[in-house]
Amino acid sequence: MEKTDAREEKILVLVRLRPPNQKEIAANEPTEDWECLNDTTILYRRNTLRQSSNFPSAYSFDRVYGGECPTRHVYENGTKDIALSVVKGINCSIFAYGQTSSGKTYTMSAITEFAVADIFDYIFQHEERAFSVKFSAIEIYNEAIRDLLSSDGTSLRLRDDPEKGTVVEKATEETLRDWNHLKDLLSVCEAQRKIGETSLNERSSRSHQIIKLTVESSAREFLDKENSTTLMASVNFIDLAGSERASPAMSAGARLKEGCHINRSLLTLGTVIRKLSKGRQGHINFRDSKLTRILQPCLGGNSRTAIICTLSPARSHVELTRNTLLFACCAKEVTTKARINVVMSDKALLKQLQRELARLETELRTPATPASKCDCAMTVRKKNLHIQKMEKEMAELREERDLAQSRLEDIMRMVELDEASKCGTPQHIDKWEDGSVSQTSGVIDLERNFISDGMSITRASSHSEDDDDEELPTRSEDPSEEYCREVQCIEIEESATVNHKDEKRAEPKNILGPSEDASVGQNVRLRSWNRRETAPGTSTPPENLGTGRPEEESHKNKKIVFSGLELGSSVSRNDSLSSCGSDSTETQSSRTPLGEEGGITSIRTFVDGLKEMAKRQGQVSITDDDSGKMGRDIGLVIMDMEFERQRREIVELWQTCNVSLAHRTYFYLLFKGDDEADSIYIGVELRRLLFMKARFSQGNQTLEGGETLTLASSRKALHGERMMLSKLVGKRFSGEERRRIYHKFGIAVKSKRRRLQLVNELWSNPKDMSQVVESADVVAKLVRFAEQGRAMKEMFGLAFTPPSFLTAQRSRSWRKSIPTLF
Ligand SMILES: Nc1ncnc2c1ncn2[C@@H]1O[C@H](COP(=O)(O)OP(=O)(O)OP(=O)(O)O)[C@@H](O)[C@H]1O
Repeated sequence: MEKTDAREEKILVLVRLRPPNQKEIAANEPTEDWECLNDTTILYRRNTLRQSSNFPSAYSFDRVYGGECPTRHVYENGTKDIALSVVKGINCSIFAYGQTSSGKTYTMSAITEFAVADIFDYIFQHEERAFSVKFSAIEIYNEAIRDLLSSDGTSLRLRDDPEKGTVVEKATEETLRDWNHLKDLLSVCEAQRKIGETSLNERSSRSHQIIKLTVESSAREFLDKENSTTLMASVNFIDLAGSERASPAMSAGARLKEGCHINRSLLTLGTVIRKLSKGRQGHINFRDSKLTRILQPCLGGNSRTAIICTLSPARSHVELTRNTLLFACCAKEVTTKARINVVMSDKALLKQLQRELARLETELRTPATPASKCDCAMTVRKKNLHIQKMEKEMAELREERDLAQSRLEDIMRMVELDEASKCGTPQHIDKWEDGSVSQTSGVIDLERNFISDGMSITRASSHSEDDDDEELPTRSEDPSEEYCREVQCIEIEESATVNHKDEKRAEPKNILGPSEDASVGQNVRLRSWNRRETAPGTSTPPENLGTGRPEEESHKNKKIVFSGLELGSSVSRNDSLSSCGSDSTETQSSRTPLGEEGGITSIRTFVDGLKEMAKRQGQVSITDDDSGKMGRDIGLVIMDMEFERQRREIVELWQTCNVSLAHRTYFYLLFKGDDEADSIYIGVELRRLLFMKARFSQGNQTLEGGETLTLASSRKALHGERMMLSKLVGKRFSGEERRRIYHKFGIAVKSKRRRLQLVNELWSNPKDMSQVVESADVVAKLVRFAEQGRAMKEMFGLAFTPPSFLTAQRSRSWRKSIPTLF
């Protein structure tokens, strides 16, 4: 992709106040507190003198639209210019942000259609260029990415691409044919998108939706010519899910979990925007949620961006409306740097590189005259540095030129083969398919697809899957993704074992260098990705782990790192995993099965060991169906084991830190690992507890949910909570149930103060998992988990800290927040 000059501009922020809805009118809800003073200012009319010191009365933005303003006007007057940038090769994004029921979907669905209609108009009016428009759509639901054009429901993964940034892998892309095709695709998305009824919106979007149009165009007169270039850009239409409060909008179960995820990702978005608005100093936590990872370019990168902040006029929503305006105020300070994205054909690129090389060579050969004698030494030093720099640049350019040259040759060969195959000489194609030239087959396939799409061959198209995967070693912050990658390591090892006899067919390729430990894990991963990407039927010969020469075997032992679970294992040339010694940070439960001398002697032994361990832990059974399935099963076992290990560690830390029993119960029952995102919550809780434990052990206090805690005060609070729970035992359980529970906890039914004995037993033995499960069950009934759970999850989702009432401290907020809890 050729880099053109970037244009810096602020995000365009539009505010749209919706008219009162039927419900609000029927309930006589006051809806006139907000007034659009003019095109750019919105006023809150009820600010008292005291409030105005905290909240402004008037807010100004690029544009402000009142309740009567039609969406067509919002589009024409606000977002059209940005949306149409895409046809000129400039990325752009338009998104709607606001509380639930404020009109995001209402606004975005119309704006998407208006914009695509204008894009089509532009295309029809510019016949001198050949256009292609591709459509894709995804949603982020409960922190998992789903393809809205596919009904299989599998969650898609994110990948870091050096050129394109974060990319959603394998999202379906449809080439748009006409307007009807667009309407069909939009209705597929609408049908697939997660919608649910909440008390504020009958059709509330429970996910963030991103519709993406990628527009490519080339001048027809240069098509297939040497100097052809392509403009390529995307426009994103983003309809975010709405922020919501726990009480009015959520109901129990799925709605609750969704609300928690929605709030959490919006919270990350808000934090990112706030930090960006203050300039780019320090770390910006784009990677804290999938939403911000995907939106990263729109929030400060190569994109023109407009944000439409939608507001509800209802008085009861004033707090969320103010939050939205606060978000909008920060957003208008954020700048992006959009540029025209020009993709050059390989031929054009080659020419440009050759020109550059010639220029540098001439510069090197031409001696420069020093200005004066005294400047001489200085000039020579400078010149030497300059020469060194130029030589380096030349070497790089030569490399690029050679690469481009070889790609060109590949393409030429491919075209020849293609033509030969059309003329009935299939043996050439067979030659490709039997893997004899497998090293370049990935590139060729890509190129061929591109040609057959009727497009010119671009630099981007020649960027092979292998190139993309070079970036993979960048460690993702999403643990589940890491696991998936690592599981593929095992899969490839296994296939290497299975296909060992095939090695003779291809020249062995030394992938593992002799000493770079770190890079080996990357190479192994890289190969596993390559393998996964191989199209069915194109039997790529297995790549070898080393040169194949026995004397080099000892150098080939390399360590593979499993995220959060360093196996201390190594890959050896003879397709086996052998131990390098276990990692010191490993806990008992995460330790991998070792061979006789503490080493994993082969993949088979390793697998057997894992099976054994999984059986012992009674978790997942591994079948011997086939090697691919086994790899995946191992992955599941490892993920489950790691999740379970962290959960156990948390249970122990709860006990050490005297964490409230209600908190333990809610957390334990809400985050069971049945949701991909649970591992994130578990990770955060673990870090919080480790921090708390460290503070306590140093005799320090810590701040939890606004309360200052020490070890002594947490012990006292826990004691108070137990006393309270003991009073509920009689209320919540029948006599028969009580007897059964006493029996389970080994308390004599007739003993004195047996209720107190019972609550003292609850959650008292973190090592006994059956006691943990029983305790969670009893406390859940005591605190009416089923009815109150939704409020808790929201709290966990937003802050990861227990609300103050869960710490059982008799603060005012405790009494006020949840009077019916006990
Ligand atoms: N500007 C408007 N004019 C008329 N009706 C509107 C307007 N904005 C929203 N509405 C109506 O309000 C209701 C809620 O709107 P919408 O579903 O777009 O909200 P939302 O912000 O997307 O909510 P959620 O976040 O829950 O998905 C819908 O019935 C919609 O038709």
